[in-house]
Amino acid sequence: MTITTLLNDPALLQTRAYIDGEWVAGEAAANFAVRNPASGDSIAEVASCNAADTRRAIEAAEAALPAWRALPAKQRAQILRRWFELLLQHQEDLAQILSLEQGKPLPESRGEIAYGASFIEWFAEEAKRAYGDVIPSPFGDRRLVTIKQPIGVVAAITPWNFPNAMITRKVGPALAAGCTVVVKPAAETPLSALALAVLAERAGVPAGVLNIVTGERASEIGGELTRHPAVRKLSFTGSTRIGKLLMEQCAGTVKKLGLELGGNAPFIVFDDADLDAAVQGTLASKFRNTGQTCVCANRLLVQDGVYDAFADKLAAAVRKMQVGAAHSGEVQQGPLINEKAVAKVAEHVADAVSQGAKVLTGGAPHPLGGNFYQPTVLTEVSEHMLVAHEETFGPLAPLFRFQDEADAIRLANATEFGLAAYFYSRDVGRIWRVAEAIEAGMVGINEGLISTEVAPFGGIKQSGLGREGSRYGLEDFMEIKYLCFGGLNS
Ligand SMILES: NC(=O)C1=CN([C@@H]2O[C@H](COP(=O)(O)OP(=O)(O)OC[C@H]3O[C@@H](n4cnc5c(N)ncnc54)[C@H](OP(=O)(O)O)[C@@H]3O)[C@@H](O)[C@H]2O)C=CC1
Ligand SMILES: O=C(O)CCCC(=O)O
Repeated sequence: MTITTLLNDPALLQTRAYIDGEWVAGEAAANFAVRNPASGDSIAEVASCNAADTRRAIEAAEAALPAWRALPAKQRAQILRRWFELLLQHQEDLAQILSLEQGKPLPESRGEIAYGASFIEWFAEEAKRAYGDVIPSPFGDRRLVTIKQPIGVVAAITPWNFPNAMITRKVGPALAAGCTVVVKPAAETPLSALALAVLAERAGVPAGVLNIVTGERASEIGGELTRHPAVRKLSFTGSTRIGKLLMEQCAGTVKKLGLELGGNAPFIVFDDADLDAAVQGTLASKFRNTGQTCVCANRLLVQDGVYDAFADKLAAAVRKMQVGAAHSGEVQQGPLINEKAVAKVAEHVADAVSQGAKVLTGGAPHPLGGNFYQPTVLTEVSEHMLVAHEETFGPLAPLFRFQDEADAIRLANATEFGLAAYFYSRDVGRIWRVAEAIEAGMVGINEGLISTEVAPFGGIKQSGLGREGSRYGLEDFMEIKYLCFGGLNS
């Protein structure tokens, strides 16, 4: 099966970078292989860009900025709306490309395409609502007003786990605000980014407004994006380690930063929870994208009174999950992205077991081999184990035991991360207390799936800076300018 035979519109498969409205091979004319994580087979050879290509993309974005920024917001919104419609028209093809290069099951890929498109629709609407303020003046002879203006050229560096939606969540608000963008997609998943650009071009996004710099020389491309003075904002989703590095690199030119970094989400099940609902919430939160999301439950904290019952119910549900390649039929769990990801899950399991954790189900590589790992539930997990402190980013549900509410909050907050948290309870007083006490940017209460384009996505502590999606997501790509009108009495 070749990728083009899977597609109704084979033109969506692009392998060259997209700079200034042209599909280009890159200065060095070098390529890198994109592999199917389920089989290791090469799917396509994609242009490997260098610093000079990145500079050209930034200069194209800089040149395109004045005209794009000057368009009335309504006109930008019309172009974005066309892009949104094209994304949905090509949902199946985009999902096929996504599953092949990223590995997630096809229903999840279709869901990601719809989710990704929702950011374009949402920000097409929000573009028209970037209101300023009139500030009641304390001076009789002056009037004080604020206006919002696009920040300028934006660099977006995106991860492989959501190769479509993490781009649209950044590019949607940036273009809506009047910014132009250079995207560097993850080396594992450039094809989804390029397919997005094909449809942006068809929707009428002008040359230079959206540029895609593909490549495996991340530090070289990232070095140029963070050094170049024309880039006024860097929006990054990925690991905390690289986020910190990029933050340092941006200091030299004082760029605005949007950072969506790692998480270590607690998922708390109190004695008074609806256990069946909590199991369903765990499946949704922990095992979405085979455990590879930054908002995945990383630590399941379960109260002593329901610990054994919850563990049994969860293990029974996890045993039923089908594992396999996206194109091999009805599967709920795909491969992990690469060998390194498999090794990390195996390391967390081995460390926990060596310190007394018990394997309730899974606990080993999957018989399919390669990048497949069995969905796993561990019990008797404790605070000293690796999994308590590091993001596993894989299909491992470790169950910690706690005694009371104070204990649960202490454990939940015992991490330098603060992205998502979840808890299940039916006591309304407890719900408010815990929601307020928990240190996270997003909290799911009796709900395991919290992401939507209309709500602010982002973290506190070392999970990042800024918010994406929602009305706040547009503000992150705009500057507030204060205008003081004097001389009213002359
Ligand atoms: N918050 C989230 O959603 C994500 C979190 N993670 C976490 O990070 C761990 C490691 O995943 P990994 O893919 O290595 O994450 P990275 O942070 O390395 O990758 C994310 C993006 O940053 C790019 N990048 C890497 N190094 C640099 C650099 N020096 N300068 C500029 N850009 C750079 C990558 O490019 P390239 O692909 O070319 O290396 C990719 O586009 C995961 O196990 C998980 O814990 C990972 C992905 C997403
Ligand atoms: O892992 C991420 O960074 C993206 C999470 C996907 C989402 O829920 O929006």
